[in-house]
Amino acid sequence: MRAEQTEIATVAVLGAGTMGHGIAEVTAIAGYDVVLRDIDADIVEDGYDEIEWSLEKLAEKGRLDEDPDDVAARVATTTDLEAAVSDADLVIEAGPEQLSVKQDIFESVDAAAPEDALLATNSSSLSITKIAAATERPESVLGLHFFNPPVKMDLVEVIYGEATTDETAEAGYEFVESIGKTPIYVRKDVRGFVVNSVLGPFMSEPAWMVSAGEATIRQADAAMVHERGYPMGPFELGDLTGIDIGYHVRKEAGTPIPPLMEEKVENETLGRKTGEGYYEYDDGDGPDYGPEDADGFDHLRVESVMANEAAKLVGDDVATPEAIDTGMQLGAGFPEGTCRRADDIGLDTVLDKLRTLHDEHGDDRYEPADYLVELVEAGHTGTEAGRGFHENDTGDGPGDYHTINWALDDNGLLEVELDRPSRMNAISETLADEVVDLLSSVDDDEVRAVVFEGAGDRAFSAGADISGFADRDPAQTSEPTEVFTTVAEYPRPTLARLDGYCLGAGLELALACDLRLATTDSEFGFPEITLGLLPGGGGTQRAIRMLTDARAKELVFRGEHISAERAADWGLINRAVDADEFDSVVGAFVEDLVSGPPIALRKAKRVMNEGADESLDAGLEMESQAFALLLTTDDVKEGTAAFAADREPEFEGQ
Ligand SMILES: C/C=C/C(=O)SCCNC(=O)CCNC(=O)[C@H](O)C(C)(C)COP(=O)(O)OP(=O)(O)OC[C@H]1O[C@@H](n2cnc3c(N)ncnc32)[C@H](O)[C@@H]1OP(=O)(O)O
Repeated sequence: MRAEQTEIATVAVLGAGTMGHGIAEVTAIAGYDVVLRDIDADIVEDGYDEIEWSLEKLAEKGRLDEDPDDVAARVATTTDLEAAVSDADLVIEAGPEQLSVKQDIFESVDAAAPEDALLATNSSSLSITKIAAATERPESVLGLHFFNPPVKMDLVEVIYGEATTDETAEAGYEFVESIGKTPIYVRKDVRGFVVNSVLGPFMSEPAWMVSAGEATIRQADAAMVHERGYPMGPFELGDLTGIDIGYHVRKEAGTPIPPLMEEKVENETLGRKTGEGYYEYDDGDGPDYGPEDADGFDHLRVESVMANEAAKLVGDDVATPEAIDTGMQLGAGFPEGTCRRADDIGLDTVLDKLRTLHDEHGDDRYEPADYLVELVEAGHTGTEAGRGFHENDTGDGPGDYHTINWALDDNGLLEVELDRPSRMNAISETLADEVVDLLSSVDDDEVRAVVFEGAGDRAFSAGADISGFADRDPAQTSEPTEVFTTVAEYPRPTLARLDGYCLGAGLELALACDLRLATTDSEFGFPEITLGLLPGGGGTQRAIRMLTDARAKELVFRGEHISAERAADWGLINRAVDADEFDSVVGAFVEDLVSGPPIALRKAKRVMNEGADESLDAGLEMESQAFALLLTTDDVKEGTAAFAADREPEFEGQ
């Protein structure tokens, strides 16, 4: 057992290369004192210069709360390993990816670091257990696998070696949270940990298919990007990371290597770095596939092998489906987690596919994981069945959603948070469906007002999820999508709390709300035109009714962003408020909405929305009918009695 962990105050980062200086930077930003060490003074200084440059960039973009010099001042540099770690509460090793080098470093760290220090390696592929074996305290050693570049990438895998105690792993996990990153537990020291294990088949299965003449490189990349929404095609990704890297990882693991990959390594055409790989860079345009190349690619085959890999990880207690999905979204930029996608495809379909492939090819990688078979045999076949890797909402009422968070408090305030911060809260079909499901199934009688907001500090929402646009069925998109109508017609007042980017479909969602409040550094716009589209969620119509003709058309035709102040000036939002006053202004609005008379608010919303599209006479008629009806309510009696008694009314909605 590790001795009781003292609070982490000082962190030593060993290695000042890309990963080392990035880890040092994010750690210093979070307020820790950092010692950055490398073997050579020039390397350390270069690393420090990179930190200073990057901090300046973050400050320019308004993404640093402190003066960059103050943050940089928390980073000390040295070439002396003993001096670097002697006061450290946490050591993070980010040296070369060679076992013997790492073992030497850990042996020296073990001798010099305080007894209760946590010792972490940032290795992306080596065994934590073998690295820990170089120390006398393997129970205090863990993996903290940051992704490249650490400043941008939110994910950190927290990996157990065989001897790592829960206490050590939990302390590592808490540290990762304290620097504003998202940790996931990898509970066993498996090769590739979580993200690279699932990413393996994403890259190798298409390579097997191309090797066998069953697909082309462009076809595979086009299908995975334009039809399945992945941020990059498997071959494009291989060229970026270096074909030899994936080759050596497979060789080391004793995994069969697709002939196409072998051939590229033999010819030393290794990707971008050699000017040629799967695509030509020096003598060509690089990845030059388009949506038209995608036709006929068997993406179910690739996604089934990935899902099988995920099932092995869950079945072997390496990671939970939630951890895998978080890992794939944040670590690999996948549009949704591999387990969630498999649930949506149907685990029975995945299993059938694997069995067919196994019969046809006989290869081990198609052998279905025991856990996958168990799920299917138990009837847990995915989203439609209500349970697969994940338990899904059964449709009997508001559920536990995965792209939105919601809470309904005792005052009747329903708060809805769009929760895809790594994608700027882009509105995917799932997210839209979840908002609709929530608003349709929550008990309206319990709700007095709704507030929408975005998770994270960058965006309310940067629009519809662009990934996978090319695979959309136009028949399904020809009507304004249901989510905007559902929000606009929700029979309670709705307010959009806007902090950061509010673009495209994100702006349309905000416009579907009754009220909009924004921080002054928010930005608004309809960039659809730059994509060859127009706002398709009611944006053109709501904007033209809300703004002058010229302003609405400026927004839609130019696709430019406008500031919150201009948006307020134009009447697109109610107020632009300084960040430090934002909570109190939103609070005051919300207080009025939840304590106001529910029936009168509902009627007012309805006659204003519906009357706006009618003649003045018809609108006035609707208004007077609503007025007459309200006169019969208890709320009016309460309102007038409270006025006479000079007290606050308590409306019951009767
Ligand atoms: C009917 C309705 C149609 C529509 O709504 S069409 C969509 C309209 N919206 C847009 O065109 C906006 C697209 N996004 C942007 O222009 C930029 O983003 C921002 C200006 C909002 C921010 O730029 P920066 O600060 O440089 O961040 P970043 O690296 O571009 O974004 C961070 C991650 O968020 C993903 N992301 C951003 N917007 C979307 C989106 N709309 N759909 C899907 N993903 C999105 C990115 O790809 C990236 O991800 P990674 O870190 O994996 O590279």
